[in-house]
Amino acid sequence: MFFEMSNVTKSFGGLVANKDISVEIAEGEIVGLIGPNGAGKSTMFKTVTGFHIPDSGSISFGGKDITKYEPNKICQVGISCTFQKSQLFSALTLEESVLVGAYCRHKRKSQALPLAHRMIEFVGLGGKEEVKISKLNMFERKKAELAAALATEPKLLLLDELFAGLVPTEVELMLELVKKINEEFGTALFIVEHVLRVIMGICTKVYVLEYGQLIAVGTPEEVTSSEVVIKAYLGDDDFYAATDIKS
Ligand SMILES: Nc1ncnc2c1ncn2[C@@H]1O[C@H](COP(=O)(O)OP(=O)(O)OP(=O)(O)O)[C@@H](O)[C@H]1O
Repeated sequence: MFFEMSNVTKSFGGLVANKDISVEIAEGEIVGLIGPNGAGKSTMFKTVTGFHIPDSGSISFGGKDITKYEPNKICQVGISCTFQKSQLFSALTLEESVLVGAYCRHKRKSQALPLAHRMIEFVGLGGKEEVKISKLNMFERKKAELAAALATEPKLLLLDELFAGLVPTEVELMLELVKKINEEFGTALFIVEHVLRVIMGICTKVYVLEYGQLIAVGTPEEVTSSEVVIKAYLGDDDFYAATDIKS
């Protein structure tokens, strides 16, 4: 399997944030991860990207055991992530920020810079290279995050609530951009999202997490019609709005 988490558990003191998690992602696949607040979604992403070491279980990518890899090594093997809280430094320019990603692939600026420029163009921010991150609006900042992650040339890209805080027209534009990443670069995507319209629109498989445990996996239609999932989302208006289920 291209990417595989096998029976991964991660605790913080007495709190088991991820319990016995197993996930499979095929090359080029778009997979979603949903679950109520505090279910353990970001913990899973931080474990995959090397910011947490699991208590038990294993993670493999392209046939390699990457369970204990540190974040920079995870990036080098081809896994990148955009985080819920922006990781970009406000004092840097857009070009400098994306260059940080490109340096993961190329040591020389002469090679890293064209890659950074390509990704800035790709996300539609061409012309803003010299603008400071602090001067970008929220939508531009999210695209800048994406460009920096893409500049590491990932084979698997994790998106943690990339769509949060965007207005509906921006959600549609971002959705097109995310689809384009998958189509043009063949990048597999693992998407954590509360905006279920996104999950329903592009994922072929969705995992559902509740209280640290996976409670369902299937197509978007299968999981959103599953009794256990409906129960987990009871009272969540976004869930009802994105499905045929009546509140
Ligand atoms: N570094 C940490 N130290 C202690 N507890 C943590 C840490 N990170 C996460 N937790 C706890 O683990 C649980 C899962 O948190 P996590 O952020 O993974 O959930 P989530 O599903 O991403 O939530 P949300 O949808 O609100 O972002 C929560 O109870 C949280 O308080």
